[in-house]
Order: sequence, then C-alpha cells, then structure tokens
Amino acid sequence: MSVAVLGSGAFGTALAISLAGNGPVTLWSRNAEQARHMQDSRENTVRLPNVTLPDEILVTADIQDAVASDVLLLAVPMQKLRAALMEHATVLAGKTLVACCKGIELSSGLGPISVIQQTIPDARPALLTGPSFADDIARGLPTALTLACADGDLSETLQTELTTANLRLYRTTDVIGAELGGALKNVMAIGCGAAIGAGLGDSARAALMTRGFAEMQRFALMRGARPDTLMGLTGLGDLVLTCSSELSRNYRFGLCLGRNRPFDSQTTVEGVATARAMADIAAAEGLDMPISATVADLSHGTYSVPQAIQTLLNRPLKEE
Ligand SMILES: NC(=O)C1=CN([C@@H]2O[C@H](COP(=O)(O)OP(=O)(O)OC[C@H]3O[C@@H](n4cnc5c(N)ncnc54)[C@H](OP(=O)(O)O)[C@@H]3O)[C@@H](O)[C@H]2O)C=CC1
Ligand SMILES: O=C(CO)COP(=O)(O)O
Repeated sequence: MSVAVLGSGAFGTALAISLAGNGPVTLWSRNAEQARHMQDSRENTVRLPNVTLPDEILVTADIQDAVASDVLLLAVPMQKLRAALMEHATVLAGKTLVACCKGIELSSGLGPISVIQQTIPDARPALLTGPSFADDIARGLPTALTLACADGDLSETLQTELTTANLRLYRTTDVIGAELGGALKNVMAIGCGAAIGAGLGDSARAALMTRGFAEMQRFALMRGARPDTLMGLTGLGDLVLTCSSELSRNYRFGLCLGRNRPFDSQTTVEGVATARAMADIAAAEGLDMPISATVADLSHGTYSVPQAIQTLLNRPLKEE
C-alpha cells in the first residue's frame, strides 16, 4: 500500500521519515521552493532541522504525485485542514484520508474526521493521534500511537500498513474519543505551562492535569465518546507527555504566558483555538469546564495569570 503525506511541517516530515522504513513515501509541500530545497538537500531546514530525509522519500509540490498513493496522511494544523481539503477536493474524492492533526475547528466546533466528511463526503476518513513529538519519531525513538477509524476493517488495514519499526499503532473505532483526547490535552498543556512559568510549582501542575483530565472526560462523554478511550494513548497518554515536556509548543506557549514573555506567533499552538472552541461549546451545553474557560481567556489575553489563579481557586467547594 503506497503512502503520501500532505503537509511538510514537523509532524508530516517525521511521519514520512518513519514510514520510509516500510517503502517509498511521497511528502507533499504546498511551497514549491521548499519542496525543491528539501528534495535536493535531504533536510527540512525550516520545520525539522538536523534530520536527514531517507532516499525513499520523494518531496514534491505537485499534488498529482501525492494523490497517486493509496493512503494520504493529512499533516496540517487543525484550523487549516478545511482550506487544504477544499483546495484539492476534486483529486481527494474517494481517497483514504488519515488526519494527523489535533484540535477542534473554531468556526464549526468539529474535529478532523467531521471536517473531512463535510468537505470530501466520499473519502474514507481515519485519524492518527497520541503521544509523540516529531523530533522523537524522526530520530527513530520508540513511540505508540492510536489509529482511529469507524470502519473496523479499514482500521485494521491502516494499523498494519502504518506501523513502522519504531512506531507501534493501536487501533480503535471510537473516532470521537480519539479526536477529543488529542485536541483537549493541548488546552491543559497551556494551563500547565502557565502554572510552571508563573512559579506555581509541580503540585499546582498535578492539580491542573487531574482536574483538566476530568473536564476532558466530561466533554468527550457529552459528545458521544466511549468512556474508556480517554484513558488510553490519545487522552491520558498525550496529556502526560504534553503537560510535562518543554518539547511541546503548547506547554512552551503556556510557559511564556506565565513568565509574561512574548511567544513566536508563527509557531503552531493548536490549544489556543481549541480552548476557545471547547469553552464556547461547554458554555452552550451547560457543562462545567472552569479550567478550559480560564485557559481560553488567558490565551486570548482576557485574563492575566493572577486573575486566572484567583478565578480557579475562588470557586465554590465541591465533591471530587
Ligand atoms: N509536531 C509534533 O510534534 C506533532 C504535531 N501533531 C499535529 O500535527 C499537526 C501539524 O503540526 P506540525 O506539523 O507540527 O505543524 P508545523 O507548524 O510544523 O507545520 C504545519 C505545516 O502545514 C502546512 N500547511 C498549513 N496550511 C496548509 C494548507 N492550507 N495547505 C497545505 N499545507 C498547509 C504548513 O505549510 P507552510 O510551511 O507552507 O506554512 C506546514 O508545512 C498539528 O495539528 C499538530 O497538533 C501531532 C503530533 C506531534
Ligand atoms: O501533540 C504533540 C505531542 O503528542 C505535540 O505537542 P505540541 O503541538 O504542543 O508541540
């Protein structure tokens, strides 16, 4: 089964490198100059420097080269997914499309699978998610991820085809749970980064992770996820990774908020839009999601860190 990756950012490049161990991979970039540079220099100097692209990877800016593959991995940021799909809707029709992004679309409140279903109705959608830093995957370090697909047969096929020497895939048919585990943990990572950045300590981080996880589960159940899905790689696993490592951009963004320092606006930080989406949906549904709402306000500059702390600590006491 041939594989192409659409989107040559950090994650798309890392996945292409890992999959190259299974055979030829096409890595598509929307930027022709960057594609040429990567193909010639065998390095993605912009998004994933200091890692060599194996010879099995063809980097191209010609979408026809990519859509000739059986399976297409979509490695673009969540808020860009719809535009990327719509731009190439004709050639993506009927394809197996595996979203690799983590987030909730702000304009619609939908996750990546639903966005694929809306834009390319006859595509066969799946999702690859879970705890993994692009750098780790690209360096061949062991990683375990979740492959989610509502079609059980396709789920098994993709699990087999996309597993590599260092990338072990588990499968689930709970696409809603898988989507939300990956999306919501980024919101909590921003909150944890802010707490550590502001010097609030590891105990505060543990409290935020635990109570944040309770919010993630509450939200996911409301949206129809299976109760156990978020206990796996896509929920708890990714929460632990992202809330505790400075390799995470969401966590680093939070650190800067906590330290009152600027953050590079060109860096992809999925949790900012997702926090807003999550807080708005929760408010409309009457769900109690204080950490998510606070992270949304903090990320968008409505709250300062001291205000955020006071808001969370001064709430009425309750049962756990
Ligand atoms: N990095 C990581 O460790 C991990 C990332 N992910 C997820 O993967 C997704 C992508 O993240 P990541 O690769 O790190 O992000 P990056 O910021 O490194 O790269 C994003 C890529 O998407 C491309 N892109 C943006 N908009 C479009 C579009 N409309 N059409 C085509 N390409 C587009 C960008 O192209 P250009 O350079 O031209 O702007 C860029 O190559 C995110 O949802 C993230 O949460 C998941 C697990 C790990
Ligand atoms: O999703 C990730 C780890 O699983 C990557 O996290 P960041 O997007 O915060 O860098």
